[in-house]
Amino acid sequence: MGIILGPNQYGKAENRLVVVSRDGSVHTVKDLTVSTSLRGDLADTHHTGDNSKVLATDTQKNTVYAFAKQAPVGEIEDFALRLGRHFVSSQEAITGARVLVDEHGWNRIDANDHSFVQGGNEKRTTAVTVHGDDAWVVSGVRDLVVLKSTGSEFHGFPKDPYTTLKETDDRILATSVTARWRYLGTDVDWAKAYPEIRGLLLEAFATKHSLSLQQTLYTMGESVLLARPDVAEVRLSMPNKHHFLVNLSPFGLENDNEVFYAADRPYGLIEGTVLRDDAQDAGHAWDTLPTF
Ligand SMILES: O=c1[nH]c(=O)c2[nH]c(=O)[nH]c2[nH]1
Repeated sequence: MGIILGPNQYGKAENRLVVVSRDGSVHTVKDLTVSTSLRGDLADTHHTGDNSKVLATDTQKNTVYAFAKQAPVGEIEDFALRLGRHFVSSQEAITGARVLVDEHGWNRIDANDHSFVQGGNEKRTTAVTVHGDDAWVVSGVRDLVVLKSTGSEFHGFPKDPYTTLKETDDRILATSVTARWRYLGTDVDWAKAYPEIRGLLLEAFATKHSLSLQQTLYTMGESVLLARPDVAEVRLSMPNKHHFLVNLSPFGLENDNEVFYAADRPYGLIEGTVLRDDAQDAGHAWDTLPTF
């Protein structure tokens, strides 16, 4: 009885690619998760560790990012076909390629041409506390994912021996907003309040020229309090969903703020409360809720 190598494939899974294209001030965002797998004459590496036919998964990843720059990504089917055909035609040992692409949809925020809200996953929330004759309502939104492709800077931070972050005057700002707001009473048109407050949060995110996510957070809370006298306090938790510029110079390509690696973790976590200075007694409103 012998032992043989059965079907096998290898590649780089879940490359997080974000491409910003610009038509004047109108930005378009393509947000993709791309996985590549190659098949072919790959017995040697499995049996002896001879890698002469193994196009490195790191190279496959680089190809995804370089291809995103070299021609418009277009439809994901076209992009996947371009990649798959490239691997098969350029590597003699590679006879097959499988390319999986998920596209994450973004809808425009009406306020401008470069701010977007992700479709799909957000949740409206509420937490009601009744204590004797008193009642408190804390409502909110969770997983409201937003991105702006310009209008965000970050600089002027301290440089200590461990600082490597570069200053930037134009970056992608993206976050998944968890917001909770405490109402002063219970005589509220709940059906109208939610879309209005959600809209205020989105508009503030889109229109505030951001010098830090902290500043954006404060402005978002403030805009709710300015427009809604029945809200006493807004608590926000906003992960900074970092988008790093991909270095395309090894491939002779310039990255003009177009091709980004959307990192998953770690992420900055920016949290804060914005409240009326005369409304600090929240009773039992926040009992059992997280601080932010
Ligand atoms: O908006 C930001 N706030 C920070 O505190 C921070 N820290 C960091 O590395 N990047 C950013 N961005």
